[in-house]
Amino acid sequence: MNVIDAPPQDKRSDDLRTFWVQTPEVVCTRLHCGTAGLTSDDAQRRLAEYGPNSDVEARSVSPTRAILRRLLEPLSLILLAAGIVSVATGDGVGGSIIVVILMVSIGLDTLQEGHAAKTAEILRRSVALKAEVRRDGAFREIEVDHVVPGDILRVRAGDIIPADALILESRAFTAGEAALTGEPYPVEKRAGPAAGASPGEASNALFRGAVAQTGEALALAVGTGRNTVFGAAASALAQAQEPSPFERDLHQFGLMIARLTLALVLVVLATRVLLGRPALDSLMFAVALAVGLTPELLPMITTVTLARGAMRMARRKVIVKRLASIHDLGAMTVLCTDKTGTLTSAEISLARSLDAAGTDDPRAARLGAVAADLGGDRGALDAALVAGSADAAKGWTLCGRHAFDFSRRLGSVLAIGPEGPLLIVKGAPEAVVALCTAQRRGGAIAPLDETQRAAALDRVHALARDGLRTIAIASRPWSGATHEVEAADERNLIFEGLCAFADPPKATAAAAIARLGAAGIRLKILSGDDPVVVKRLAGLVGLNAETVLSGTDIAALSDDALAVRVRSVDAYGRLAPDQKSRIVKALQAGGAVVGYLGDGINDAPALKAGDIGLSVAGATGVAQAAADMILLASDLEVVADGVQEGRRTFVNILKYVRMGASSNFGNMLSMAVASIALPFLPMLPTQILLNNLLYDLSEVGIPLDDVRAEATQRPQVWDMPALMRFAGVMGPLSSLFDFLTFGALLFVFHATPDQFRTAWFLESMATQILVIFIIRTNGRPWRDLPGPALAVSSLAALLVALALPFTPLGDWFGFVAPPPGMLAGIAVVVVVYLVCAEVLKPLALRRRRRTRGTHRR
Ligand SMILES: Nc1ncnc2c1ncn2[C@@H]1O[C@H](COP(=O)(O)OP(=O)(O)OP(=O)(O)O)[C@@H](O)[C@H]1O
Ligand SMILES: [Mg+2]
Repeated sequence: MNVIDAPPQDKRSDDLRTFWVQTPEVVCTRLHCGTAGLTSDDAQRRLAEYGPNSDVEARSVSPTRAILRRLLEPLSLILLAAGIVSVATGDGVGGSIIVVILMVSIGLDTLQEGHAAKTAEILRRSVALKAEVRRDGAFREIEVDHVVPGDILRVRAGDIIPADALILESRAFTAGEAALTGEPYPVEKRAGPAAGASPGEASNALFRGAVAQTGEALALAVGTGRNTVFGAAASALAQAQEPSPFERDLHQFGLMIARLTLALVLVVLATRVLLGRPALDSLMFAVALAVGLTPELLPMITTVTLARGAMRMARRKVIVKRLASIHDLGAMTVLCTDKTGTLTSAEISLARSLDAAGTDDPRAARLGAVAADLGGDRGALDAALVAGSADAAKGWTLCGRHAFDFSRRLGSVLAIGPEGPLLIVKGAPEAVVALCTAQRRGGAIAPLDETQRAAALDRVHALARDGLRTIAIASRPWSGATHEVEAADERNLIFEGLCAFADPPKATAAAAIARLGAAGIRLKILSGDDPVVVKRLAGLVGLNAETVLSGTDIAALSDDALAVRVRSVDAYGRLAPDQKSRIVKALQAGGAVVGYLGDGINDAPALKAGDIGLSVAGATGVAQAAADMILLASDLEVVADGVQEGRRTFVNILKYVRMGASSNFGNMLSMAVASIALPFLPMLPTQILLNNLLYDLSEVGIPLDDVRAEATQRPQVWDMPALMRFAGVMGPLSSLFDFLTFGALLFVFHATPDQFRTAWFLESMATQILVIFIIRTNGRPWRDLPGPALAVSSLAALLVALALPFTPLGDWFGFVAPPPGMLAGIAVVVVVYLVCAEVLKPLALRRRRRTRGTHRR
């Protein structure tokens, strides 16, 4: 996550800081460029000069830096100091061991995390946003980061504006600058002198991070990266996001352990000093205890596990942009989706062209194709129109237009063609027909009255029931001078007819929806299309199609009423973009974890509102920027696969957290108690550190561990109370067996301090490491065997621990080989402990009835 710590620094001279009051010529001179675009070489040079067009300075975390960061953490510093003090006071071996162990732990951390973070970053970059610039005389797509001042940009509806830029040409271009200037409505942008010097009056300027709402513009990039008027923080390009509940809880969990550690360590230290035990020894012991208690692997394990999850998901065509969203995907209970492209194939084809009387006639489709082609709209319907009547726009020239937008649901072009200047309007049937006063039937023009309007819409619904979605085409011969089209021009139209498109459901959709349903995820369609079309589709793919709510229905409901309705209704039509996000929020209010899958400019608000936003490669820039994950194939199967991976990843993180919260914690607790009760240290500081290191090593296989299918069948919600309950059972259990061991060692075996420490080291290692096989599964350990990586890492660590006291190396740590009887006693304790842990596990896992995170039907 990028932290935007420094305020944006604008290094430009004054006249470029308010570049919109200058003419393009002056700006070009200042930037030493022309309006024809840069050459690749020039762009390369400029990139080096101005730096990348990104929010934060690209700072690659070098290994030395990563190591230094870990070394500078308080615990590491204390340990280091302790090591040095030991050496200075004559304990050379003990001191060196401390330093070596510290180095090994830090090295291990750095290596794993560095590698994982790098892979995740490479994946993220593979779906980085693109910008369209003219280089070497032709337009091409480059990474947004590589845009430089002097570039000629082409921006179209749905793009995020990649840089501050001066408009050279525009067509019906409007930009949404709400996040930057606070202006809630899209503002028109066009070339020519600006109204004033404040950014709000910069009618000829584009600002980095605003959203192109309609039309198209050609502009000269003036400021990039941090050298922009609004800086990065507010823009739609800014990557920084609020931490998800999962991240917050994980952080809380870490904090809680840290506080507990501090309290425990202080108590031990104070008590020992009060009891008159040697101060330095006590301090070292306390520090070692703190190291043992700290879940120092937690951030590393989380990153590594998430990054590994991201890699596995990439193989299943899901690219993760925000790592923590993997968990959110696994927790998702409702998935809302746009219709076209996910439930239906994106290749829409023109099926019929009808005149106003409903007779087949190619004219409507031909005019539609002219409007689509000249208007430069990029929707799937437009593509189908153009493909359906090739060369339709030949002989037509564009004079003006009023771009399509999702609240009017129509758009128009003014073009001169064989019939002279003609205004062509294309859009949703009810929106277009409402503007018509005449109609074309069999080549003749007749008036259009209310009954005939209703009849036209009835025809639309009849087509919809046959699975065809329609748009309406209207026209008006233009008289007088041509100019940019305004809403006021779109009236007194002649209804030309309907274009009907086949948009069949994907063959795989029904199966994928059933699969998601089996995984506890309910699907809802949130479409801008006609409710009749939505209803038919919902029925075909196996959704509850009884009720379809429309945008109008929803507008009439209060938030509370809506929250109730959305629980049972699965299909929605004629939704405006903000209504899509309103439904998402209503679902969230009811406790659902909501995902949203969409690709259009009209989906961006809902993608932001959802707990997890999913978009598709090739979707509009705003949709991709708002999403947490990008699907490489627009398919619900891919989502279902991703959900499996998300849950798997979460289950593995949970294993580590549970281990830390119970077994590890229990052990360190016993250590603290023993250090106060016993006349000698229950374990030497170096032994504790070794214990901790071996334990950490035993767990490095967790991110790779297998997860049984049953564990990923339901949504996985991070549940802090459940975790506490688990720790509350398993922690004391482990301490209980530690005390049994102490008792046996002291009173049965009459162990010497060295024997005591060795024996306890062995018991503690064996119990801590082996219990992972029990904790890692909710089922029976023998039926759910660990993956090879975890088996190897844990058994190897255990082997080293068990062998150490019997080797010369053990001397250095102060170990002695315990007598056979003592060893046998320990073995019995370990076995009984593991059996008890398995027996008590169901109690630790007992579920309370929860309402949060479950979506009730
Ligand atoms: N390019 C276009 N030309 C004319 N009308 C359009 C165009 N795009 C959309 N419309 C009209 O606006 C309506 C809403 O748009 P659209 O269907 O793309 O919304 P959506 O919510 O993305 O729907 P979907 O679920 O089908 O993806 C369409 O049903 C259609 O009537
Ligand atoms: Mg859509």
